[in-house]
Amino acid sequence: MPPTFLEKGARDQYQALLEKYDTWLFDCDGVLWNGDRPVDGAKEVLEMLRRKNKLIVFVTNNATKSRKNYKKKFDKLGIDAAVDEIFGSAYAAAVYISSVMKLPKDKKVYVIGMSGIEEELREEGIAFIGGTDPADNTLEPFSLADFTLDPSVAVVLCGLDTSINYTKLSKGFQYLTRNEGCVFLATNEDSTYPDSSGLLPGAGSVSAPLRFALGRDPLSTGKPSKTMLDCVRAKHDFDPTRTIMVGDRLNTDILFGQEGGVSTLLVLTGITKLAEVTGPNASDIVPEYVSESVGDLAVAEG
Ligand SMILES: O=C(O)[C@H](O)[C@H](O)COP(=O)(O)O
Repeated sequence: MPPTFLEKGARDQYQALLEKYDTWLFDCDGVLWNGDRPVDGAKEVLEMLRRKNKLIVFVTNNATKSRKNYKKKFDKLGIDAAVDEIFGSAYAAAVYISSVMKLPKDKKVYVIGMSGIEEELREEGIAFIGGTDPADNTLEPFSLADFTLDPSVAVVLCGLDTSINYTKLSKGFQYLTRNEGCVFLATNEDSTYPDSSGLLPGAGSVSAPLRFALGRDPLSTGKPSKTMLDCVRAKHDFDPTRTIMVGDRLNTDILFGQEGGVSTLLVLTGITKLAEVTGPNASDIVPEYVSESVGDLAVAEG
């Protein structure tokens, strides 16, 4: 079934969406902003949804920030958001390790990633090494002869790491090949990251060298995995039949919505371009609705 293309300015189309859905799940990068540049009208539409007493939840695969630090980004952009409305892939990974894996207290995680992952692991009481540790953030050649394996590392968790290097990949590889049963987790596997000035390699491109060296894929707890939705459901009650996921990437946001049994609205302000949803090269992941931008929803309140 082809998507319904919402026409810019078509008030009745957007009003119908507003009446149909009580819960609005929003992706962040590519929908509300690109890097630090807000998407036109996004803030005003979120304010409108709040005036209409809609439940708003933010679901982001960006693991560079913890929920608390994401709140600071929302505040800086003047967007009203409570910490318990924000679900990041670092949080989902930490919850998965503590509540699903039930990692024993004498075990720890080797982190390839940034402070967002460290803060969420700390919040969940999970021990970790690596991450922003200066010893790992070095351009010195990695010496395997001088490396001491920590036998208590039972998980290697990989997320977007803008300081990725050979030392981190080598240590992750050692743990995943030499510590028996060591679990390979990824916060998410987005191939690219929509910066305000264009595209950059994403979290999936950070874990790709390990995938290639190991010959196996990580378990990803970010979108489209249902782990993220399980985290949302643990905090917020909502009716899936009256819930819509607004995203910019087909193989994460839209697939996440479809697998979670909620409606999906693709916006074209981030990763996905129109040619991927229409014509001969269209993806087989088909959103229910397509709109140019989340800002177009503002017409519904006119
Ligand atoms: O590479 C990444 O981690 C992603 O591009 C990025 O963080 C996605 O964030 P989202 O669009 O889910 O807010």
